[in-house]
Amino acid sequence: MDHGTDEGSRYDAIGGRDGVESLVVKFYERVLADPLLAPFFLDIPIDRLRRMQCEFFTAALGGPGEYQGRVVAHAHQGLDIGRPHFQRFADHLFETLSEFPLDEQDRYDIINRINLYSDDIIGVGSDFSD
Ligand code: HEM
Repeated sequence: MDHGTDEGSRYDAIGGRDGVESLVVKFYERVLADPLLAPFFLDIPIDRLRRMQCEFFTAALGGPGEYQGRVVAHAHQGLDIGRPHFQRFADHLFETLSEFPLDEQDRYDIINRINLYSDDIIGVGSDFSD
């Protein structure tokens, strides 16, 4: 039996609480340095966002505690996020995950999980189809 790919071990592999915090910090450094994405975050208190993202990723990776933030669809409502923004965001996440001791399968699993939210995040205003 393979114990290496369940979600709790993914949380451990990333380095537990410290690992998730460092993932989120590094990830937002990339996102905020990207001219395509930075404008979305101009008026957003980043400390709070980082905190919510830590909770969210901890839960998504099988770590302890619960995500206490808003429903993801509500948090992104009206932001007019298009498919290219979402794709770029996921690319930055994938790149950031590459800095952690996860195997490639883990990285793809995490990205697949994040992609499940695409319909909740990509706004109705965008009609990119691919
Ligand atoms: C699957 C991908 C994504 C996930 C899982 C995600 C998750 C989250 C979470 C958990 C929050 C905090 C909610 C809260 O404050 O209660 C949040 C807020 C936010 N997200 Fe995302 N997000 C994603 C993609 C994006 C993208 C692509 C953009 C923009 C290009 C974006 C922009 C924002 C902004 C601006 C906020 C703050 C909204 C506010 O406080 O009013 N997100 N996101």
